[in-house]
Amino acid sequence: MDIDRSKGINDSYGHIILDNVIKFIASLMCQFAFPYHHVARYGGEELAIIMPDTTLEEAREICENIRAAMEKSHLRRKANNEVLGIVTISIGVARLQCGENVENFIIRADKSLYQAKENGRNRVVC
Ligand SMILES: Nc1nc2c(ncn2[C@@H]2O[C@H](COP(=O)(O)OP(=O)(O)OP(=O)(O)O)[C@@H](O)[C@H]2O)c(=O)[nH]1
Repeated sequence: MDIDRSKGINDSYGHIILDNVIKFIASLMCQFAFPYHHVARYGGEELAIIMPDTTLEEAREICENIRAAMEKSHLRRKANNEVLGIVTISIGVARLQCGENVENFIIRADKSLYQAKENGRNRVVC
């Protein structure tokens, strides 16, 4: 999962605001993930959920719920209640294949994410 146009948020509002957006997205991910899933930060403004014992369809639905909840969230700055505007996220999903090594699995998840960005952002690609 990667925040769309996060550089613009940093440039307009500063790093602390984007840090708070990252925390908010992490809370949404924890809210929609199953209790036995693992929500993690993966690099700077990228987050990931490891979903054992989960079908691709369930994974897609969870990610779509997170994406939609983010799109509907009207984020405001705590300090002055200023509206940040709509912040969206793009999500790439991959299913670990039998016998596949982790590096390859991550490359495929990254390719899905890249495709989500290419297709216009604010979407989930499996
Ligand atoms: N505040 C904050 N900024 C971060 C963090 N990690 C990465 N960034 C910033 O996130 C931005 C990532 O920008 P890019 O990867 O160029 O992409 P983008 O602007 O999000 O655009 P797209 O991903 O193409 O939609 C950079 O400005 C980084 O400095 C972090 O932990 N906190």
